[in-house]
Amino acid sequence: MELILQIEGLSFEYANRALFRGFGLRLGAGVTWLRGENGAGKTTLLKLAGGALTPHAGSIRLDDMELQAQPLAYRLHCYYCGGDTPQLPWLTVREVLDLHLALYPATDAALLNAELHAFHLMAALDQPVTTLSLGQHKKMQLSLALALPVRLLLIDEPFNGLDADAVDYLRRELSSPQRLARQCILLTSHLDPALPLAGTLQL
Ligand SMILES: Nc1ncnc2c1ncn2[C@@H]1O[C@H](COP(=O)(O)OP(=O)(O)OP(=O)(O)O)[C@@H](O)[C@H]1O
Repeated sequence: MELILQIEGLSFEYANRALFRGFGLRLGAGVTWLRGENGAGKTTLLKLAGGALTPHAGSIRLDDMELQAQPLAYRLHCYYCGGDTPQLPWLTVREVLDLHLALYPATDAALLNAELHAFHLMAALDQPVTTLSLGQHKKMQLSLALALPVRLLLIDEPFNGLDADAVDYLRRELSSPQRLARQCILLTSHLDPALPLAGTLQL
């Protein structure tokens, strides 16, 4: 297996609740389904792997980049797609997308447009991002997830809140052999994601 993501000796706790002690994982390309009961630490693990939280001990490597040593290079090659509400609520949808295009300069803007089109978001581009419905907000984040040229995709509950057409579309995209050959995709889901899986990880 060609390694993409390697975590070793990871420790992390919130206040006094230890979630990870000496945790490790090794993932190659394809989809890994991250499972665990509510509160097991799935979202926390995605955030740690995405560089959104800092571990108390251990190392996290993406290809040949170590997160602590090269945080900016590392983050350029991964995208965390969480369900968080907009961080910059005064921006329009288009401005949020443009910010990401600036953060990930190798992005193919035509590809992003194709994803926005597939998710029926083109008409919403000039709306304030706060006026999107929950499902539309998810679709905006998923459009980025599918279009950004990253090695590692971290997606929290990809299917939650999506209409049936969007679920079908996302399932096709996350099953594409070309994508699965080049990307490491770690996703959480309480229901069987019904995708071709490289593996399952139980917390
Ligand atoms: N910012 C925080 N401060 C303190 N505790 C937190 C914080 N975020 C999460 N926790 C706690 O850490 C634990 C793991 O949370 P996390 O969101 O990673 O779980 P999860 O497996 O994703 O759960 P779910 O399936 O409900 O989404 C929970 O007990 C949660 O209450």
